[in-house]
Amino acid sequence: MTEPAPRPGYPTALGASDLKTITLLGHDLAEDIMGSVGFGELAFWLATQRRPTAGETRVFEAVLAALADHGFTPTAIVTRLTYLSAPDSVQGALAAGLLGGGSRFLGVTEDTGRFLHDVLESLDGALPTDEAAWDELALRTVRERREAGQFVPGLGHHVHKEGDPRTPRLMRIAHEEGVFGPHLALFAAIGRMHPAVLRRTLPLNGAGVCGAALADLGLPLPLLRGFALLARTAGLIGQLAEELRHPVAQDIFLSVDRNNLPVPPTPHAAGPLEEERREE
Ligand SMILES: CC(C)(COP(=O)(O)OP(=O)(O)OC[C@H]1O[C@@H](n2cnc3c(N)ncnc32)[C@H](O)[C@@H]1OP(=O)(O)O)[C@@H](O)C(=O)NCCC(=O)NCCSC(=O)C[C@@](O)(CC(=O)O)C(=O)O
Repeated sequence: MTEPAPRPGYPTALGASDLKTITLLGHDLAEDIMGSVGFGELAFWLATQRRPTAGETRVFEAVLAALADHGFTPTAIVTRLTYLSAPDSVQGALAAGLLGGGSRFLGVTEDTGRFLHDVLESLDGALPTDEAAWDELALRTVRERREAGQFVPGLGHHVHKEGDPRTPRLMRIAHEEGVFGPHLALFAAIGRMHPAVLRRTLPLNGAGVCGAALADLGLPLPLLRGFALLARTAGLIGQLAEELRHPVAQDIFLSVDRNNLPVPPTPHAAGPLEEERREE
């Protein structure tokens, strides 16, 4: 007689349900979590499978607030335009906006967290212990980045040329909650030292400081973009809610369409710009 095949097992500590109950992270969802645990706290808990402290929750939720919306950014414009074209697909409009979270805007949250983490990981000895040592490390880091012909993630902003208000505020909150760690320390030092290398003063931007703070909170680096997208999803829902009440997408569309400037075709030839783009 043949043995019955072993029953497959798919381990999960997340949601599970039977006829009458739903458990999440080992707790009764309806009784222990709904009405007791805030959404930000739950998002942290789901990603780490440990309940955050009140201080960690405050920093995490400050990050979500910082990244929720920044006006007519590419993500917001794309969401509104996609909704104009496909009002039957809210999910399509949200997804279209979220797809724009990349290395120039929004996705920089993860790029910065990973970048800072890689620098810290590459250190032979212990972490710097005073500001002068952090500054020395930052100087070296920016110099290497420049020599490699790469931008420093988290540096620069299309609007906040004189400083992004989110950056000092998040650093202050992290200090207050005792979670200002090495990623934020290195990021702050880059803010102090980059002018000596780049010969210009650029702001430490909101997306970057959020990445540094999330890395200091110990959240998984490969998921940092996910938290930026979680925050932006709320913002994009706000953009769509406003679009329903005070539409602008049609004007954006017509403004571009009515102002198109016909020019003669330019035959394609691979040039330095194209090479540069390939490298990005
Ligand atoms: C952000 C921006 C595209 C700005 O461009 P801009 O062209 O306006 O920069 P400019 O000030 O004109 O640059 C002056 C000179 O500095 C040089 N330069 C600039 N940045 C430099 C740098 N990092 N390393 C070395 N050099 C640099 C540049 O090459 C130029 O050199 P040169 O040509 O010789 O004069 C640019 O910085 C950049 O790519 N940064 C790195 C990626 C980054 O951190 N992105 C996050 C942006 S925030 C965000 O994502 C949140 C969000 O925005 C998103 C949303 O909602 O979607 C929101 O707020 O929520």
